[in-house]
Amino acid sequence: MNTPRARAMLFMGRRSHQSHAPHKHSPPAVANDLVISTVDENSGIAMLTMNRPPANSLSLEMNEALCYSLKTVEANPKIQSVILSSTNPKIFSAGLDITELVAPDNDRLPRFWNSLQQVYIDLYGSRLATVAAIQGHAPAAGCFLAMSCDYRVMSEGDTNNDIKKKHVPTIGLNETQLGIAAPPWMGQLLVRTIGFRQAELALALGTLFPPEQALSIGLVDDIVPHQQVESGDHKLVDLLPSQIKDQAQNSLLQKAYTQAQIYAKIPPQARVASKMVTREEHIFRMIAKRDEDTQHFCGFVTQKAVQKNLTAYVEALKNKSAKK
Ligand SMILES: CCCCCC/C=C\CC(=O)SCCNC(=O)CCNC(=O)[C@H](O)C(C)(C)COP(=O)(O)OP(=O)(O)OC[C@H]1O[C@@H](n2cnc3c(N)ncnc32)[C@H](O)[C@@H]1OP(=O)(O)O
Repeated sequence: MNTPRARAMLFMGRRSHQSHAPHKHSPPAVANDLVISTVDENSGIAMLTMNRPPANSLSLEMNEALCYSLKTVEANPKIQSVILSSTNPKIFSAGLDITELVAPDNDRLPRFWNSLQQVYIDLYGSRLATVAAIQGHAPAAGCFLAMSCDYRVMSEGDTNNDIKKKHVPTIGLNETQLGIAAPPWMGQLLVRTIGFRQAELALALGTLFPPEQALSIGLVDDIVPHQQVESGDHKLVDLLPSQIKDQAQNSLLQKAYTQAQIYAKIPPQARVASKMVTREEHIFRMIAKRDEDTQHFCGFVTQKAVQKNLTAYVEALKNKSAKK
């Protein structure tokens, strides 16, 4: 498996390890509009916009839709960069759909986990330059999605003095706050992104970082004020799905687009080869332990104590939402 050819195939967007891939490049059962895919062949840039209300949480179907959309865009040789964004102005992704974890179905649970593993393999190992436009919260697996990209731009949020309008997004792996732990490959992504000591602290405490702090520790690469820009890149309009067409002047999307353009100008073979240098070992280590990882996940999640914590967490979320 870990031969030079297998490695090259992984990063060129071709699977040499199809056994777990649920989608196998055919439309997932419920692709629908869970992820809206738009492409602009002239600029070489595509956009994948997550669209699973209310919170873009990652269900089995959402994971499959992400992989399918990414693979479809990757298959277009004219595309070099992709922006990952959200139709929800306040939430990038709320992480795993917690309802997948509570009182889970024995058959669905391992399939669900496999689909998340596949998102990691496909996104972290994509031949495309990937830019995350994080305009809202990105906890847990939402943070994982962002970390799997090549570049992260985050909105500072709406720091309006009016408390009712104030909205400061946060990002981080907060799993321990839910009584669970990020799997090794996800935790290691944090180590690779922000360094050992910061990650050790953040993982143990389940820290969610506001934008400025996220920037200072390197969890995101850039932050932009929540505002409209006067003269943005007009070509961005062509790329936006109808659901967020009105955000063409959004400073976050403009910044993500500029970064995607920068990547698209780098000779792709050189860009892909450099990505392999930093990522292939991590991906192959995960693939080698994939079944073990799935067994561990299913065993852990179905423990009584873990179920109790998760049930309470879901209840608290629902109560909070109901009080609004
Ligand atoms: C070996 C074990 C390995 C374990 C695997 C570890 C890997 C990853 C773990 C995870 O990703 S677990 C998920 C972690 N996510 C969170 O803790 C975030 C929870 N959500 C929130 O904190 C907030 O919703 C928010 C994202 C900050 C947004 O807040 P806001 O006030 O804007 O919205 P809410 O009113 O809270 O929520 C709206 C709506 O969405 C539902 N919802 C939110 N998050 C989730 C979720 N993760 N899964 C499912 N549903 C979610 C929430 O219940 C509300 O729904 P309604 O009640 O309105 O129907």
